[in-house]
Amino acid sequence: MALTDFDLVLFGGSGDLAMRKLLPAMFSRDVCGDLPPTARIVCVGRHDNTTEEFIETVNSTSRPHIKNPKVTPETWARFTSRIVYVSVDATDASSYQGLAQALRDEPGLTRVYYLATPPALFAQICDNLKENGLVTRESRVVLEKPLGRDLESAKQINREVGEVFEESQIYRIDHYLGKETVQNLLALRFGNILFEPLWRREWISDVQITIAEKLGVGNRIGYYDTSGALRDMLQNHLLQLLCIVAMEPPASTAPDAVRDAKLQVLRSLKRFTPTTLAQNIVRGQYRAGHVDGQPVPSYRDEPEAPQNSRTETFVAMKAEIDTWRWAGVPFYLRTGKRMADGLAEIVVRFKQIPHSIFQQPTSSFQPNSLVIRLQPDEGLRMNLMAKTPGEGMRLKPAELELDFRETFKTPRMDAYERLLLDVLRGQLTLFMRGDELEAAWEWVEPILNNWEQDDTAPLPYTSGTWGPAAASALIGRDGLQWREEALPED
Ligand SMILES: NC(=O)C1=CN([C@@H]2O[C@H](COP(=O)(O)OP(=O)(O)OC[C@H]3O[C@@H](n4cnc5c(N)ncnc54)[C@H](OP(=O)(O)O)[C@@H]3O)[C@@H](O)[C@H]2O)C=CC1
Ligand SMILES: O=C1O[C@H](COP(=O)(O)O)[C@@H](O)[C@H](O)[C@H]1O
Repeated sequence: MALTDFDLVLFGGSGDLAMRKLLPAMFSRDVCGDLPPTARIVCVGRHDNTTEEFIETVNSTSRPHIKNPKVTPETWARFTSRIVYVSVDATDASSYQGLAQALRDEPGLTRVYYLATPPALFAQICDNLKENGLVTRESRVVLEKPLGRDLESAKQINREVGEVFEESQIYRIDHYLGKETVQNLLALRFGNILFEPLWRREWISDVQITIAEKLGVGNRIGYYDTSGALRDMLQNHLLQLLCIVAMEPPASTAPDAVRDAKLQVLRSLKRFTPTTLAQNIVRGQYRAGHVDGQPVPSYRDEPEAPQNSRTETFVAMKAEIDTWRWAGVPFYLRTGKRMADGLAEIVVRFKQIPHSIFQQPTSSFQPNSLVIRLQPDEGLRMNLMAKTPGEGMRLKPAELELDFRETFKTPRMDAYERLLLDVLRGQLTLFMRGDELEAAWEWVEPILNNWEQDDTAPLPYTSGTWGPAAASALIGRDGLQWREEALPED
């Protein structure tokens, strides 16, 4: 569907996210020919720069992040000619005049306000836009994470933004939903007859969802140390992945059909009590070690990190969903920084065969599993048992692999590219609804409260490993292993 002409207003247009992700994403869509010729990107910051000065900054700060081979002096010049810079102090209603003058007021023009600023500014920005008459029925607002730090603050964001924008105008970003494989998971589950009959407690033994990073906190310690892995990754990205795996088939891909189905999962997650929480959740913090052979410091020795920080950089948990489909099926969730590898994957393990008809015991059969790889190499892998060639009947594990890059040679889209296009098209399916956001926080809140009252520190783990040994023990208690632990040694 072709885009109609638009003004995309980036509050935080001078910030790190805009420079590293948002502007490069818009560039890629521009060189693909998706942007209407007169579409514009209005970048907002407090500094009193001219557009020309700002474009100089974009040249030096954003352009190096563009991986697209189509970046040439011509394509870059065309892209930057779309950029307009406006100086606004988001907290000062009178400073919005410059923005009002920069925006076009034409019938049929899409206007999107992307709030890539600290969330404490969301309410003020919305109020000031309204006070300056800049919110029309056609306007849309995009909210970047963090969308709250607990249930109360998430409700506050929903309430305050909701006083200015209708729910149908609000796009809450979770960039994991923009990843290609997440949408492929929808295709796998609901575009094939094969899986749905098996996608339930009778046939699935457990599900593992891992997002592991080699990176540390980088220069985001100020934010990260007040957040931690539970708020930064699990409450949003991991729970969204869990929802897509576990949801009932929606009637269509219409936004509310999908969002209702995800909400149902969030509301069916078994609540933790102080006892079950202690048994089923492991938190860790990285210590000095080696990642890719390079020495890396301890979390507490990162620049500006508090020496006594108790912020978790790793969390692993066993979650359960109280529904007929999933009762008794453990969902193991895990995320961490400075881990042994950088990957995101979902592993759906099926049950063991009930009886072996071959000359080998049932225990020698590796249960089937489906590995859904989000990154780095996107694809699907189905693990099966197959006969080894030759005489006799000996079965061994084998793999059926679908590598998305190899199979579909079309260029891939970065998550932000897809999500920005969806916003500009008015397509809400891949964005969280307000009640979903609150349901996720509601489930996470008892964990946060418990940790706040508990003065024990997270378990230390060496950088470059898979986290504290207790994470292996957590899954080991159920007679299982994390996928990389179960893989044969090279
Ligand atoms: N960086 C990342 O990778 C990610 C960031 N986010 C979130 O996005 C948001 C922005 O992050 P990031 O870009 O890293 O942060 P930065 O600190 O790099 O940028 C903050 C931006 O907000 C603007 N800003 C701050 N206060 C005001 C104000 N009063 N009026 C107008 N503009 C203001 C700054 O403009 P100026 O200083 O020019 O006035 C700047 O453009 C944060 O909430 C962050 O958590 C989410 C996911 C990833
Ligand atoms: O939202 C966030 O995600 C990134 C990881 O995203 P990815 O797409 O690179 O896997 C994480 O590093 C960051 O801490 C978090 O805020």
